[in-house]
Amino acid sequence: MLQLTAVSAGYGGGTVLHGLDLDVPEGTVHAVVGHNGAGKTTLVHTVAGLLRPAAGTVRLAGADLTGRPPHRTARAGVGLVPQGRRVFASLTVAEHLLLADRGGSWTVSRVLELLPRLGERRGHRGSDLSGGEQQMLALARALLGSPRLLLLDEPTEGLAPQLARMVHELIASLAAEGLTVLLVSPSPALAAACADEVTVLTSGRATHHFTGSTVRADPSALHAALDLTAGGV
Ligand SMILES: Nc1ncnc2c1ncn2[C@@H]1O[C@H](COP(=O)(O)OP(=O)(O)OP(=O)(O)O)[C@@H](O)[C@H]1O
Repeated sequence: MLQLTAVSAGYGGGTVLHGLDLDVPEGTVHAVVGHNGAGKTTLVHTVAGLLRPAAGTVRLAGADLTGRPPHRTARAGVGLVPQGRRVFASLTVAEHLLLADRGGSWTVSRVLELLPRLGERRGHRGSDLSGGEQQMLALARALLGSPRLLLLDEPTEGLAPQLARMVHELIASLAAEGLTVLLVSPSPALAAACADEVTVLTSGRATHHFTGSTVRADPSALHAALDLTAGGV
């Protein structure tokens, strides 16, 4: 579904991603794990059209998205849940949903079935929501665009373990419905919980690959690749 070939990207002449190749088959979850500054957000922004790659190609279901602006990338089927959620403090949950509704296969009622807590909070403003609720709202907003590919930038950042587990389950259930997911996170626990494939990103290069089942059976190699002690992040 998503194919990156030799993608290099950066800012103002500085290169952050160095010739990255990535292949995410339809209906699978691919986790890119790396430390702060490894280039995870740069990768997400490059796929979402927020950053034009200096070299290489980005393809979605065969269509060349390289260098397309964000609105056209979104129209091609890429949904983004940005780092930090980016919900509007002064808008209610209901207003967020109304603005994001594109009349596609993901309707507001379908989204609320998946995320019932948002229904209970529909009259509340963004500023009144907990971190977990804001994450759900950011996910709801992306789903209302009825994407084929969902990009999740650090979806469990700042969440309590119980809420993080709920996000893991949500991601797994979306993949079970056929959605393709590319998520980036510093957390090997997130990758182990819901990824089919795991790539370790080190200073903008893909340095290690694991299958999700390998990581679930024994996360030590992933931890070693990240220079983490077992049971870390
Ligand atoms: N807008 C920008 N202008 C210049 N340099 C940037 C910009 N955004 C990121 N960088 C630099 O690019 C490198 C990779 O940043 P990026 O945000 O992609 O990393 P990350 O893996 O997502 O880390 P984090 O977990 O901190 O978000 C860092 O050195 C960062 O300082």
